[in-house]
Amino acid sequence: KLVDNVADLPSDSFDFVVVGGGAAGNVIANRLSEKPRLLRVVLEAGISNVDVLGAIVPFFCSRSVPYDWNYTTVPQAGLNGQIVTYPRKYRGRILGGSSSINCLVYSRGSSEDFDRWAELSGDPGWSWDSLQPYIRKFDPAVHGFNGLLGVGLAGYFHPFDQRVFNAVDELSAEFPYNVDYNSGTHQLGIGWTQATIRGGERSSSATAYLAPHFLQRPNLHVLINAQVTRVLQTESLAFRAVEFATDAKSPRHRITARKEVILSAGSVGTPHILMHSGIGNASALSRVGIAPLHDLPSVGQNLSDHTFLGNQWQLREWNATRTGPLVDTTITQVGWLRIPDNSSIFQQFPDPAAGPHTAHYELLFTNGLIRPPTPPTGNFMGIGTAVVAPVSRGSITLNSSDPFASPLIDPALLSSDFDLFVMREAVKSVQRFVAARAWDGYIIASLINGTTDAELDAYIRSESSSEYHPVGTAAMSPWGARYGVVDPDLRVKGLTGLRVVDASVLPIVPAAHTQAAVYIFAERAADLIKAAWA
Ligand SMILES: Cc1cc2nc3c(=O)[nH]c(=O)nc-3n(C[C@H](O)[C@H](O)[C@H](O)COP(=O)(O)OP(=O)(O)OC[C@H]3O[C@@H](n4cnc5c(N)ncnc54)[C@H](O)[C@@H]3O)c2cc1C
Repeated sequence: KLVDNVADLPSDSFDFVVVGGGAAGNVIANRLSEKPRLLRVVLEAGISNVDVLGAIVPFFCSRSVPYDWNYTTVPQAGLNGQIVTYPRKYRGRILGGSSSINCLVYSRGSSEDFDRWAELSGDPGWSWDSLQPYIRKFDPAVHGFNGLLGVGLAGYFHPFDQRVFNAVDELSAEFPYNVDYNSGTHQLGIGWTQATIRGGERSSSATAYLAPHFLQRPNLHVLINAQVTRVLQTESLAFRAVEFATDAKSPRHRITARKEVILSAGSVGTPHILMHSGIGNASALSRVGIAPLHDLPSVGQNLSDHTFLGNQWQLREWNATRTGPLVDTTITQVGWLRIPDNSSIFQQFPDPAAGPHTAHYELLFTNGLIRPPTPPTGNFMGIGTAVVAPVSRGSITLNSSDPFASPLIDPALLSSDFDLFVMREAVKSVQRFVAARAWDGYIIASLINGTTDAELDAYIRSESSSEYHPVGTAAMSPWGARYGVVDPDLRVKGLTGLRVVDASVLPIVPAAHTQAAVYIFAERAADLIKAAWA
């Protein structure tokens, strides 16, 4: 049952309490409620997704939305000190979380990304091969048909698409066609976007995992407009209670979990809650007036994100036949590419990609403007470039003991010379792509400002932002490791009753948009939790 008033909950004690109804949280809620005896509640700070047009029509992902967390980053040195629009519509404050507002691109990354996570956590259960039962829940060779989440291909054909593939045909040595970049073993090349869309509508964790028939389960309760401020210590090393409120001025409520609290508040929300609960770097917490209860210095550190740059071109004509395009996301094709193995940058840096078959950068093709400001007239196309094997690492920290104050978000975009090098190479590669004959008579002017490396670097630093793919702020590490936040079973290190299941546990961002990995991790995590309480 979905309720927005705490008085409508049947109890203040549940078997499981899930914090955050986003991509991961709703998978956990759905899968755990398959066991009728166990009572669970999801506490979600945001609103319901039902009848919210912006969260239904795929194309509207290009709009900024009023139901966001309204966060801003700290000034980014790598972006000329700018405070980028990292969170303009970042972290959906709505049921489904970011899966209700994201750009719907469904990309798993390469098998090497998953195998690296298995190695970093010391648990082979997180490898590509071991996760196949969960991966194929979505998609029979590499895709299944019985998953709850809808994943499909474009439902509307733009003439623009034909030009992209004509250019791919023409320049296939550098930009090969890839029929399915989600196969795991063959990520590289350009192909049709696979997107979380079913029947022309967005498929999110809310529409898929909290569909009305699931919400009718008597043991599943979802409370919206409930922002969790802290998890509370219930015994010496156990955290099995949560405190929450509608907003800063409302009374705080408390709910306890007989078995576990599962934090699924995302890469910003989860470390934010942990630190306000006294779980984090003890001296940093003391400095802002929070009593440290469990010293875990890695909380909020190791933020790994993709830098994004919207490259644009002005076009000669506008396509008059554009009925039906709202059924697609704004990104019609994506490409996954590597810089050459003999690039000079490898004299300074070891290759940060998960392996030799994993991309360094991504291309995102858009039939229209990618970023503001919108010029008064003219027709445009864009090819976004993103650094998807970044070296830069940032953090989430606090400068206030008020849980309703925003945390300090520092994705440290382009703080590594490797990332700048890759972005520059990516921009040069899209310039070669649009030089194909396929674009003759179509493009009037490039809006990329610069030709020399120094000019391109200035353009990159002034125009880049985040691709909104932060991970790693509550990263998993091997059992017994003195770093990391959660063990490979995703329980918070050194504590009982508290687990994290969301993007924050991924130790390194995959060379992919992050929702697929989050859904896959959440599916396995649900089985780990069920097994622990069988
Ligand atoms: C604008 C944007 C575009 C994106 N585009 C894509 C894309 O095209 N493809 C892709 O694969 N990925 C994309 N992503 C990333 C992807 O959506 C996320 O990686 C994924 O949703 C993360 O899942 P999560 O469960 O960790 O967090 P989320 O899905 O963000 O869920 C966290 C939930 O917790 C809630 N919450 C947070 N704090 C609290 C609290 N204190 N109390 C209660 N509830 C709380 C939030 O409201 C939210 O509902 C995009 C993200 C954004 C923001």
